[in-house]
Amino acid sequence: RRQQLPNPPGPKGLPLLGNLFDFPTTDPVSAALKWHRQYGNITSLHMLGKSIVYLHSAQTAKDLLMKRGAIYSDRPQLIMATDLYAILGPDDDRLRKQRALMERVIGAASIPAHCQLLEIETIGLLHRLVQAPEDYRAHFVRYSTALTCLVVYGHRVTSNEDWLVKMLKGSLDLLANDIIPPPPKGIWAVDMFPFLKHIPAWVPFASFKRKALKWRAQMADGYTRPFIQVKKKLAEGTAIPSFCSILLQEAEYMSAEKEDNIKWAANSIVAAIKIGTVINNLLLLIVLHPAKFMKAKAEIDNVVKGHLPTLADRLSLPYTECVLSEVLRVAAPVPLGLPHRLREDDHYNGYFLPKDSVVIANIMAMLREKSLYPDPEAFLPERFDPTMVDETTRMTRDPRRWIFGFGRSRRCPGMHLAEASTWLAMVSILATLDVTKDVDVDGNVIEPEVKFDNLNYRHVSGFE
Ligand code: HEM
Repeated sequence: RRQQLPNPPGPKGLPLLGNLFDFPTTDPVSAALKWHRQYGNITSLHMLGKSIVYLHSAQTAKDLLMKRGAIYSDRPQLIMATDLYAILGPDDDRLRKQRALMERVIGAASIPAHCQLLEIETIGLLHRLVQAPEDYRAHFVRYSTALTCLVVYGHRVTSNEDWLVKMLKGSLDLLANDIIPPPPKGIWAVDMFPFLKHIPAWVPFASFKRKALKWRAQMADGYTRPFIQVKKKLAEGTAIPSFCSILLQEAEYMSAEKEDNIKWAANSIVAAIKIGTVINNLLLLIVLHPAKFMKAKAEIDNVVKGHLPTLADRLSLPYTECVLSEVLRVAAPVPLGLPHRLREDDHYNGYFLPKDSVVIANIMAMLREKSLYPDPEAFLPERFDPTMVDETTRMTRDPRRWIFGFGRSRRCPGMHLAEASTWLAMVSILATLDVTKDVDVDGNVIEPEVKFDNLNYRHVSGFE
């Protein structure tokens, strides 16, 4: 009976190829928003026999990705990325163990232990912004990477030439540009026809296999070398507390399996960190909406006197808190989340959803839902202000409910660290720097052009 139900509506595709050519290479977010307008809260497309389902409303995401999380929490089986690299694994026992390790060291309860590291890196960021403001994009990348290296491996980055920074950048570029670039470029024949993975590398058309072997060696270097360094420092007694050192020291008897889980969990954190993206977008918002940020700055100046802001000041800055919520809503750092995979056939609201569907949460659309956020395109921190909005509305509007993804076993494990570091960077920038639009040689204000150069992680392009 289920299979007699129709698939959710969506653009009509070509025979066999399906909607292959409907997937935009340049702007996947605008395409998803357009399908939402055209087809309602759930859309399905097909590509080479695979079903791809978009959930455009908070309610559909809650009903499926959260309430039915048991069958919606796998990642799509990307053999090029998973089997050959084991980066984006399924929802299995190994993943659960790695997530438990993350919860112990970067979960909500552990954030106070990282405050000092966050504050050290934030001061470095402010110094560099003062010395060379025009290089702000590079400074944000450095801040995000340095923070990750410090929290995950206890590695202090002291220059842009740092070996770990270069190696991590190499692995992340490889992952984003070569292994899983946005579709259709990132479609590997072996993902469509898994039996191809058994073909030997010397077979002439198996270039994917030769590439995989080369990339695998490069990726392995990226997660093994920093881990070995932590172990060496622990043996010498020079390791500073970090994700790896805390967990390695914790167990009296360290099994090979546990050590492997620590190494992989560390690697997932490094691969997933997006703090630089949020701060980059924050700077654009400060320039575009100066009045709201000046109001927050006045609050900060009033509370933080004679010292740099620290996370201990957070509770005393209620309006600034509303500004952060609005920044997270408008910036939508991961607008289409990370794809999930449906483990078995399902049906919802009269539609049939086949097993193995790739399920995408249109977080951007949820953050623009008019019923939740009146005048959604406007930058209005007041929509979260406890003196203007009741508690229930504020809770329902909180963008943190959507921006970090869905389902207990998939929701972003770095959310508390991301939140705390974004707050600290924003408050420190507002407290110490003037951020304004640039002027040309004739003194005319240059209006920033709002463009994004990475749409999976909505990373704003450079502006003046
Ligand atoms: C504001 C910044 C961030 C945003 C908006 C964000 C958002 C997300 C989203 C939407 C997902 C996918 C969840 C899903 O599948 O439904 C995710 C996964 C993940 N995030 Fe974040 N994230 C941020 C920062 C971080 C940071 C700082 C870390 C690490 C410290 C981190 C670690 C991870 C990891 C490891 C995953 C994969 C989880 C899994 O597949 O089990 N993220 N994040």
